[in-house]
Amino acid sequence: MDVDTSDDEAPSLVQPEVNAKSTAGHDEEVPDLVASSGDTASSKVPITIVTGYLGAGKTTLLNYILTEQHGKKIAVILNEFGDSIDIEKQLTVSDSNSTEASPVPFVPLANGCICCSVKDVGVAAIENLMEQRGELFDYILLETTGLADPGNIAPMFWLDDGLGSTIYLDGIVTLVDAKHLLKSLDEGYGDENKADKHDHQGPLLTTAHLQISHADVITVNKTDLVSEAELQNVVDRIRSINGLARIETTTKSKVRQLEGIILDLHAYDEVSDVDLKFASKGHSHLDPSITTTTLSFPALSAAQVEKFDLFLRTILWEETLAHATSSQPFEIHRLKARIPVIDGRMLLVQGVRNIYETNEVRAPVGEEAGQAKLVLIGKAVDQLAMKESLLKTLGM
Ligand SMILES: Nc1nc2c(ncn2[C@@H]2O[C@H](COP(=O)(O)OP(=O)(O)OP(=O)(O)O)[C@@H](O)[C@H]2O)c(=O)[nH]1
Ligand SMILES: [Zn+2]
Repeated sequence: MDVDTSDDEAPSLVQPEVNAKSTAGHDEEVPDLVASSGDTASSKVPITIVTGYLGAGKTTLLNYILTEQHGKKIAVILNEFGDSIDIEKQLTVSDSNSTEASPVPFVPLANGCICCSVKDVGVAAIENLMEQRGELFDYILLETTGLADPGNIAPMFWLDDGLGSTIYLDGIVTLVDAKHLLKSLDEGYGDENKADKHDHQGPLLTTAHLQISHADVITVNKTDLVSEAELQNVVDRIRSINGLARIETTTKSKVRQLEGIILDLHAYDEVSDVDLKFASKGHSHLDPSITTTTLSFPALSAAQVEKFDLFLRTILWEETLAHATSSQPFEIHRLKARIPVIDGRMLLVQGVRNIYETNEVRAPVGEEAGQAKLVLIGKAVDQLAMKESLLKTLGM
């Protein structure tokens, strides 16, 4: 899969004109302008997507979680068979010996968790699974196949939380193999789809890049196989690709805690100051394909809020820059922003590919408006041109 978001792509559900989660500005069609992070979570079951390259340690991580005493009833779903994700497709769940739809072979575990395999993932599929089981679960973990592109999977769950789904996307955890990551990034090592990833206009964009650029947490696993210096190189490279993600290091996928690292990340309903602070530390070019770019600018006036939304639509839907002197083609994979408005509002923006959502919260009383921050993770994002276009669109 490449990251082209053109209209003929498989997840047609995410076309911006129809389904964008934009609630920016004073759109009358959106009744509930103030969404607090708590709203989303109430009575809905969070789902964490676990991705990672072939053999990175995903199954090892899930096994670890399933044998730990964490007091949660977790349903683990393995997407072992299909690599293509077709959300239009009907639920097809099969056991390993049969291609016919049949009751899912759940494996119950001692700590109250269950495990099962599905062919296709999707909101309806997972809701049906949970209904079939007829029990309440606190959490769902979905392990995707090694070649899956989370940028295609995340929007299914994210879009649906607004459509009355009983599950919501909590975050994406990506495991990487400390020993092989750099090779994977540079050569598409072991990547069957390597040829597809080669964009003739630019550097190689591998599955590993896509999995890192969309991650909220990245676990660098198999630290026992590398030296400290090698590990540091891997961490630096990851940081340059995705400046927003939290980076953990593990051996045998043994994370130091589950809460906040694998579970309950709230990566799609909160945009914290801390999230953005780290990303702002620099703009590095260690990776030629994908970088994290942070734009800081003054708090907006109420009149500029609409213009900021226009800027987002232009970069995400048209993939162009208005009013910029240079404009090379670019792609945005992930976006987060905290935008103070001088009337006391705070806009929190989340984006995946060309879908974005703006929530408004009240800035804490007495707090100064402060700087606005927009963090973009993507390919060929030209920081200066982006900033020029943003400021001109805002009339600053
Ligand atoms: N040396 C070492 N081996 C590990 C570590 N973690 C996992 N492994 C081994 O690496 C292999 C792959 O681990 P899995 O957990 O199956 O990886 P996966 O990401 O689920 O693999 P696929 O589903 O095939 O993509 C297994 O043999 C694990 O035992 C680690 O930290 N160090
Ligand atoms: Zn696995």
